[in-house]
Order: sequence, then structure tokens, then C-alpha cells
Amino acid sequence: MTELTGKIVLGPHRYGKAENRVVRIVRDTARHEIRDLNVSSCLRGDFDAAHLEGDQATVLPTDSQKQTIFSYAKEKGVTFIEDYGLALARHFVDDVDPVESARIEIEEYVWERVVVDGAGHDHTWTRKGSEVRTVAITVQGSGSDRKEWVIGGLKDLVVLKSTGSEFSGFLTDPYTVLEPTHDRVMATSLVAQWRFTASDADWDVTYDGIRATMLEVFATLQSKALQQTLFEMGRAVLEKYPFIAEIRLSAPNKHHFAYDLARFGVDNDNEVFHADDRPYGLIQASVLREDAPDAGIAWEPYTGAV
Ligand SMILES: O=c1[nH]c(=O)c2[nH]c(=O)[nH]c2[nH]1
Repeated sequence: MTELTGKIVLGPHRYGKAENRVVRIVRDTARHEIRDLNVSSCLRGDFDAAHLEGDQATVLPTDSQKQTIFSYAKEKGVTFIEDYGLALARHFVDDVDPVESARIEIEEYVWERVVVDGAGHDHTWTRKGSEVRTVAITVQGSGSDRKEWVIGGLKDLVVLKSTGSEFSGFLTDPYTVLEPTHDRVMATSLVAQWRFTASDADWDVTYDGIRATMLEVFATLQSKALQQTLFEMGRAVLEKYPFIAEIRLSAPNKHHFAYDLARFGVDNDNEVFHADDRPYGLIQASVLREDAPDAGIAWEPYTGAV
């Protein structure tokens, strides 16, 4: 075994307050609004002394980051999570001296109004499914070196189609037992992240539009494989939204196997399935424009949640 003798040095480092659960109620009128968030802050910069000497002189405590996150929910509001995240990231870079870049990751849990007498109730909601809206914002540098990246997204969007999906003609080897199929259930729990080319957009309209575009392709494409479905979903989004530079998709193939009822002399024409929750094929693809602007550190994750 090679014995290494090189000097030991500090590598890349960053720090912040992860997973602040911020619930913001807007109660200016009797009809309240709710935003339910999980917010993480992450700062990069010259924090070498803290690691090398235990010197905290340049370290803004993670507790202060947390207090800022909560206070900004009132001071700046969270009308759009993208703008709230940008305000936080810009503040840390512009107002906290050693910070060279800041990343704000936000998950948003969606609530739906309870219907009473045919109308959405003013101050009572139920949580909407598993779906989570996400944003990851990175602000780096100042002046003419300033860079800002906004990555919108969603995760845990569970979607299933009961036909219109095939998988055949695949490579085989001595271990291949899978039968080709021209009619199967296709289901996944989608994670998608799309990178904007600018820090301003019609955030909610774009989110709804991208979500609808991906679901329309999932539903209508006669799929030869989940890989093809992901690419076509991504392509449709880029075709429709010229201000999206790239989109990354991750989809577990939630397998549904037709249950063997022949043992009981009962036909099963893709009517009864066993839903296998694991193992799952995990298919991941990115779709991008050849002229996409540089992503810099936009995709470097922090908590892994976004
Ligand atoms: O859409 C699919 N892609 C695969 O790569 C694959 N592999 C597999 O066993 N089933 C499937 N389905």
C-alpha cells in the first residue's frame, strides 16, 4: 500500500443552519394564508481560522442564521419562496463580511383549504399529498463578479399510468429473466429541478406550468422506457420555457407486477398487480441547452434535501 506523506491541509468547508421549519401565516384579513417551509442556510468563505485555530472571530453563528431566517419571514415576507430565498442569500453575502457565497435551500409543503359549505375555509387547511415544492438559491461574489443561480423544483410527486408504457428489445445476458412487455403500469415518485437563467420570473405561473407540462408528457407519451419519458418531459419543459437552461430529473421505477392468478384458474389481463416498493430501478437524466449559461456552484447540494 502506498504511504502518503504530504502535508495535511484544510479542504473545502461550509456551514449553516439546516432545516428551519418556518410556518408563516398572513393574517391581515379574516382570510389567512399559510406558507409552510423547511429552510436551510449554507455559507462559504474564509472560515479557515475556525477550523485551524478554533478562532470564531469571523464565524456568524448558525443560530444567528436561524434567527435571520425566521425574522425575514416577517420582514421580507414569503409571498414567493424564490424571492424570500434570494433576499436571505443576498443578505448573507452582502452584509456578512467573510461570506463569499450563500446557498438557501427551501422545501415548501402545500396546504389546501378545507371546503365548508362549498367554499374554501378562511383559516383551516389539510396537507396536500406528498408533493413538495423546492428551491435552491446560490448567490456568490459582489460587484461585477456577482453571480446568482435559482433552481426551482419539486419532489415526491407520485404519478402512475395504467397503460401506455412498454419495455422491450433490451440487452440480455445469462442473468436476464425479465420478460419484454408492451403494456405495463408505469409509476414513479418524481424529483425534478430546473435552473433559471435569471433571478426573476413569474415564479408561481412557471412552477404550475412546468409541473403541468411534465405530467402531460408522462400521461400522453407512449413510453418505450422511463428513460425516454424523462427525456421527453425535460425537452418539453425546455421547449416551452426559454428562460430555463436545464432540468434534472430523478425517478424511481415503482414496479407493478401482474399478480399470478392463473394458479386459481383466474385470468389477469393487467388488472391485479403487486406493487413492489423495493428494489426499484432509479433512472436519472438531465436535459439541457447547448448554450446553457455556466452553472458554477449552483448544483452543489448542502443538506441533500433539495
Ligand atoms: O423503463 C425501464 N427502464 C429500465 O432501464 C428498466 N430496467 C428494468 O428492469 N425495467 C426497466 N424499465
